[in-house]
Amino acid sequence: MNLAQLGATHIVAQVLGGRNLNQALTEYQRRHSELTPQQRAIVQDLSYGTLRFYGQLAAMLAPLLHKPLKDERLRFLLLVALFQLQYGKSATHAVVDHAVRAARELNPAASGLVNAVLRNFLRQREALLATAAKSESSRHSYPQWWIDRLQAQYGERADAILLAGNQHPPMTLRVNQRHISAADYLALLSQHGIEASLIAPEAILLTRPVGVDKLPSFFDGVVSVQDAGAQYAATLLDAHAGMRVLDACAAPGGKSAHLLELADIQLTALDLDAERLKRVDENLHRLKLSANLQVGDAAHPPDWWDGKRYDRILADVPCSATGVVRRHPDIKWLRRSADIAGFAQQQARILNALWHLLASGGKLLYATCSVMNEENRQVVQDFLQQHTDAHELPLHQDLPESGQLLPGDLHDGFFYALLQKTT
Ligand SMILES: C[S@@+](CC[C@H](N)C(=O)[O-])C[C@H]1O[C@@H](n2cnc3c(N)ncnc32)[C@H](O)[C@@H]1O
Repeated sequence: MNLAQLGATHIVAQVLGGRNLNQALTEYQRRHSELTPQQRAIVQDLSYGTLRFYGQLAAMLAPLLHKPLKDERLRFLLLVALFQLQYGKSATHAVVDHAVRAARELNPAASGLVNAVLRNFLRQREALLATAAKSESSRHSYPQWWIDRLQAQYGERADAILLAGNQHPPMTLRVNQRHISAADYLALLSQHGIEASLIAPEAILLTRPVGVDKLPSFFDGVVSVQDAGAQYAATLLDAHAGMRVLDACAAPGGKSAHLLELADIQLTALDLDAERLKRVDENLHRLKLSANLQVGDAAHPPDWWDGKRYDRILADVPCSATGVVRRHPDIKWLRRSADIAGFAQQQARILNALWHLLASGGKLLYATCSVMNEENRQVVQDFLQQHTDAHELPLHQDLPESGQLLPGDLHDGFFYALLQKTT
C-alpha cells in the first residue's frame, strides 16, 4: 500500500501545483509500468479521493501541524493518508504503518512526525471534523467562489449540486442501435453477471463500474461509455439521413459517434486539438463509423470551412466542466472564478462564428457540461438578442425547460439550448 500512497502523493502534488489530473495519472502509469492493474487502480482511487475531499482534509491537517513542513511532499502524503483514514476501507493501523514507511522513503527523518500526526488525527477526529465543518469551503470541499456562485444561482438547491459533485460518478453505456437493441444488450450483460438497468432508450446504467474489457462486444463497437446526460445531444439535434452535419468541438467523439449511429449523415468532426482529434478517429474506427475529421478553430471558419452550409450544427463548446466535477475533481482546485467569464467570451465567439455556417431552417444545438449560468443561459440570451434570425426551440423529451440538467444519480450536469435559423 505504501507504493500506492507514494504514487498518489506524487499525483496530488502535481495537480495542486497546477497540472491536469488525467495527464498526471497517465504519465505516472507510463513511468511505472511495473505496477499491477490492482495497484494502478488504488493509486487512481487515492488520487481522486484526496482531491475530491481536499478542502476538508487540508482544514483538518492544518491544526495538526504546528509549523509548516519543510518538505511539501510530506503534506501531500499526510493528505492521502487522512483521506484513507476518513473515507477508505483499509484498516487504520495498516494505513498508518504504510504511511510511516512511505514517509521514510521520502525523508527518513520524517517518519516519526507522520506517525504522530496520523495518530493525533485518530485521537482528535471528531473535534477536527467539527472545526472543518465551520467553514463552507472545507465542509463542502470546494473553493468559496464556486459555492458563492451556485448559491447565488440555485439558492437552496446549491447544496445538492455540491454534494453530487463529490460522489463517485455513475458508469453509463450507450448501446449502438445499429448492432443490437438496448433490451437485448441488457440481457447480454446479465448473462455476463453484470448488473445494470435501462434508464433511457439507448442508455444503460451499470450498478457498479467495470473495465470496458469486461463489457461484451465492446471492442466490436456494440456499445460505448457515455453519460446519459450527454446522450441527449444527438437526439435533440434531430439529424436525418443525407444531412450535412457539423460537430464543431468533437473530440473525443462521443457525440459524433452517437449522431452517426442514429442516421446516415455526412458528418464533419472538427476540433482545435489535433491530438484529441485522433481519439475521435479511434472511437469511430472501433464503432465502424466514419466522418470527415478536420483540425480547426470553430471560432474562425475561413481557415477550414468548404463554404457549404450545414443542416445541423452541434456546438459542444469548451467550458468550465463544473457539471462533471465528480469525474474531474482536479478542476475544483485548478479553476479560478475569473475563468468563467473567459469561457463565456470564447463560447460566444464560437456560437457567433458557427451561426453563419447554418443553412436557413437549420438547427444548432448549443451544449456545455457546466452548471454556471454565465456560460449557459446568459450566452444564449445575449446571442438571441443580437440575432433576429434565430429563435429557440423547446427541448422535447424529459428535459427541464431551462435546458439545465443538474448532476444526480442518473446523469451529469449539462446545459442544452436548441436554436433554429429562421431565414
Ligand atoms: C466538451 S469537449 C467536446 C466533447 C465531445 N463533443 C464529445 O462528446 O466527445 C470540447 C472540445 O472542444 C475543443 N475545442 C476547444 N476550443 C475549440 C475551438 N475554438 N474550436 C474547435 N474545438 C475547440 C476541445 O479541444 C475539446 O475537445
